Amino acid sequence: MDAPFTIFIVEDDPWYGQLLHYHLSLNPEDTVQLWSSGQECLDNMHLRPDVVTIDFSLPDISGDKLLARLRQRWPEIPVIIISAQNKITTAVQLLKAGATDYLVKDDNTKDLLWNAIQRLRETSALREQVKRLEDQLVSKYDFSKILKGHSPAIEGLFGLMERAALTPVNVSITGETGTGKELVAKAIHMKSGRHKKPFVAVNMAAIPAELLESELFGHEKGAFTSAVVRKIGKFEEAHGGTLFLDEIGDLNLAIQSKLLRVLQERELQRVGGNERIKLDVRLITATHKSLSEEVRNNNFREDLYYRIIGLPLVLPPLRERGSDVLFLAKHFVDEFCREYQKPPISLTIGAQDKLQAYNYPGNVRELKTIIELAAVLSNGHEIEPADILFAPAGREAGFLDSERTLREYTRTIVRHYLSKYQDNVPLVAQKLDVGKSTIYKMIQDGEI
Ligand SMILES: Nc1ncnc2c1ncn2[C@@H]1O[C@H](COP(=O)(O)OP(=O)(O)OP(=O)(O)O)[C@@H](O)[C@H]1O
Repeated sequence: MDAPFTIFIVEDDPWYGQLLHYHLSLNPEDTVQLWSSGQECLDNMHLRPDVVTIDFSLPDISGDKLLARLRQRWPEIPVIIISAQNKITTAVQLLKAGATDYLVKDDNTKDLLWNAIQRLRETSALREQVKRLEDQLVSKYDFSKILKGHSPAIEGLFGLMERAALTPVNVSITGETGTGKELVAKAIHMKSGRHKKPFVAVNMAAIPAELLESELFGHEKGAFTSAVVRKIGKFEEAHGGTLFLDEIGDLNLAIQSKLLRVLQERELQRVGGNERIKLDVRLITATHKSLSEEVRNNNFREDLYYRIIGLPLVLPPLRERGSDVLFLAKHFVDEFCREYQKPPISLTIGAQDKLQAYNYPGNVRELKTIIELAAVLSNGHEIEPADILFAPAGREAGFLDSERTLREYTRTIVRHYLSKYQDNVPLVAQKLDVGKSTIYKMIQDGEI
């Protein structure tokens, strides 16, 4: 059922006022109040009407002035103007000034008013529904529901994330690959006042250096040979929301200077453009490197470091999170069973011991992959130690017998996948469930 409305009618002609009052009162749910002057209406605004209809020619204040006062103090309350004048310019001016509707006094007015109020009722019901859904979405981003773990390191992180969500401070996240840096950044965004605006993630290591500037700041048509159309950069895409710059430690010094200037001036110019565009972006950065060490080694600008460091969050590697390994493993098994509609699968004690003894260089991402594979290989009831394989290529005969370092094994696996998938890095990253940046970095460093 529609929510009841409180409706104010401001009309100095008693006969016409009574007519509208009678007609709108036909909906017994609504409360309709008739005021004969603008002042009377203003004096009673504490009754919080859901809509105000005003006659354009009132004795004490003109309709446009009353509209302006109402819009200024109560911008959320819709105002409908009723006027004897049928002048389009007046109507346009009042609508521009924020009136919701403009009705001309004639025989149909009461019906048009009824319909206009009905439309407002529908809009208000929809707005309520959107708000309810948004509230649900924010509460869904209860950190402990998203970031699984009970270790002191993770529980300590929730408090800091809460503070980060409630203030506009920049946040910098450090942690090895797969520790959940992007998950943390997104959770902070979703719990912040910016959650209705975009969350834009950019992986610096995945973008070739020569494209980075235009990727971040955009470019104008013709800025360079291949700039055939204007392109909006990631900063502009994230306007009003959050920009997550992943692998910030991999930025070259030239881009670092440009980024610093943009952050200092809080405005940017697209490549090849003159227009200065104001920025409203919360910045969250992440890196697997120690940025302070990069500063000491002159690889990272000290002034940029101090600008982005804000609230530093450290995500410990999985091997330092104690019993979180098993907690996460169980969570991923349950998730797998839910997703594929399978009956619950448990972990035998042997499997649990095996999982806890491993050191997870790929952290939570790697554990997730191991568990999904184990669930597939299991008998459907419980996961045994034999179902747990620590490297995708571990099943190849003789592969593990060669006694290489983990780095060498990793290289061999990545090389194998790259040749199998014709050097399609995003696809290989997806197959191996690692960040694309990991592979780009290996290529950049000449490891592959
Ligand atoms: N505490 C956690 N609880 C549940 N899932 C997690 C947790 N931490 C990480 N994950 C999952 O692990 C995977 C990797 O997480 P994410 O991409 O956030 O890591 P990252 O540190 O940003 O990695 P990279 O540095 O390689 O980009 C994702 O599937 C994510 O959902």
